[in-house]
Amino acid sequence: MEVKVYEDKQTVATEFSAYFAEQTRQDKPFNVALSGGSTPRIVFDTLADAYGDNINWKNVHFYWGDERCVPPTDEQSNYKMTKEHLFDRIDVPEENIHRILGENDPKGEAMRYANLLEINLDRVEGVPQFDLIILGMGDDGHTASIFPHEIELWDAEDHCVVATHPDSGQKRVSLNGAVINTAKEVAFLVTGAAKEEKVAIIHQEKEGFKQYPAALVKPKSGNLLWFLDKEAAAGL
Ligand SMILES: O=C1O[C@H](COP(=O)(O)O)[C@@H](O)[C@H](O)[C@H]1O
Repeated sequence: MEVKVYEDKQTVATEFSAYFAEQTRQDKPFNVALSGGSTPRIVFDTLADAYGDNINWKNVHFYWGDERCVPPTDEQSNYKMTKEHLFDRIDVPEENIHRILGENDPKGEAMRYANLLEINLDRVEGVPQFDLIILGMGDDGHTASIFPHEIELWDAEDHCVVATHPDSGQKRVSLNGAVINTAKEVAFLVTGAAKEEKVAIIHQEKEGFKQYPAALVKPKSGNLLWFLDKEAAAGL
């Protein structure tokens, strides 16, 4: 595991974008799962500004680690956020964008998306393998859409699961733990003072750390990177 600490959110975005550009330099299709959240938004802006013409976007296939069960036009949609901050600003073929259909019935969509991953991606011991999974971490220690109150979903047999937001009750579709931990690279993007407490608990393995889904991210043979700003890393 590598922990990278930068001055502020924009520097995290700049450094992550350089890392992302480097990762995509391969001859075969590069399959990445995106996350929603506040830090990816600024990362997508930075990628579009700095690498819009410098990445072979035709080679990059976009998936999601989680999606809110809302239509793609809804303000809460992770897809909508990515479209506005990245896709509308780069030359990526429509067929490279494999969104979770948040407007569909959640259970059926989780099954459809798991099936899509199993068809489109290489598999390791039956589990679809991404080149890179980008993750955020919520203030409560959730990652993708696996929340502490439903931590059993991490070990679910299905590669995509239906989760429920603890406060709003909103349904989500999320990758399970097996898919996350099978990726070749997993990169957390975590910034802001609200994350400090959970970052410290997880990284210092303080009592009870395993109740936080973000603590369960341990790629079997891939690399794990945490991109943090100073505020999120203040407790380390
Ligand atoms: O609900 C979500 O939140 C997490 C973390 O977001 P942040 O704004 O606290 O950074 C995100 O990783 C996930 O994709 C999203 O659906």
